[in-house]
Amino acid sequence: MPRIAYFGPQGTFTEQAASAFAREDDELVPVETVPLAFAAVRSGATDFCCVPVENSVEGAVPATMDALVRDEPLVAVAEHVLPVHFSVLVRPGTAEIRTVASHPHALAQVREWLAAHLPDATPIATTSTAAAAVAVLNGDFDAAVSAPVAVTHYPLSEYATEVADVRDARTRFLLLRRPGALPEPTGADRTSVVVTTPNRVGVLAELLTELALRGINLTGLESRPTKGKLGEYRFYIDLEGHVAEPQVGDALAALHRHSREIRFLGSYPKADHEPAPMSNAEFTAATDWVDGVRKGERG
Ligand SMILES: O=C(O)C(=O)C[C@]1(C(=O)O)C=C[C@@H](O)C=C1
Repeated sequence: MPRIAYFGPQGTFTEQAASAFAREDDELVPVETVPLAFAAVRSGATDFCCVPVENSVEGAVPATMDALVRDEPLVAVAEHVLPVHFSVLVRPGTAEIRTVASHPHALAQVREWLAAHLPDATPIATTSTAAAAVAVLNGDFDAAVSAPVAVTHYPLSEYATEVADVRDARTRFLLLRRPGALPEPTGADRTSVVVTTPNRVGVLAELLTELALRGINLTGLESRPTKGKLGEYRFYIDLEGHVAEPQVGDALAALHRHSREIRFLGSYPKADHEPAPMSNAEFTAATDWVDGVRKGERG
């Protein structure tokens, strides 16, 4: 029975994403933090982990970015995108709200709402939106900014619902496991890699040119410090296509040539299922022609 560790506890957005990934017999295992979700897979305690990776309002989730490059590699095999708006939960009968707790990514997405509706409440960071709900239940804080589903797990009341500074906000989640057979290409895939480049003029432009030359669409570019020297960065690159496709494989080989370090983070079907705008046919015809020339079969 496959086990999926997810960034919990029960009632997080990540639990909803994990349920969307899960098949009938899969067991969902809540853990307290993103690094613990990765550790569960690396230790063999679970087969997969489900973590948030990026939000359309607040951007990349730093804990996930860091866990992706640390220790033994894990690769993404699927992604899921959820609409994100929040419920503000309180203990039944709460008269005054002086503290409001949540995950920092969630607090950042309701900053304006809090300023307008709870200007005197102090925002407090918790490990997750559901951990905030648990803390409110325990009497530690007055209100939690939580996933709407949290109210089905914890006996709290809804002080407000549909809370969000930006309508139609979305968060993307990944399902990761230890490297193994890759998901089959579907024609609508995403490939993720992280590269560390030598510190020289134009190196990032060279990386991006390798993609552009092959007609590969970039869907994400994020930089994070290497945590070594000041000014040294890693680049997280998301692109459309699957490593099994000739031009994507060729582009990754080119990125490898330009990089000091490169880590493959997976090729997996895109949640929107929109076909990647590139032509494998032209690329395959070109490599076939070179093969023919090498074999002395073509002029
Ligand atoms: O705490 C949760 O409920 C999460 O799943 C984490 C998380 C995040 O890290 O971005 C997920 C989606 C929302 O954007 C807010 C918080």
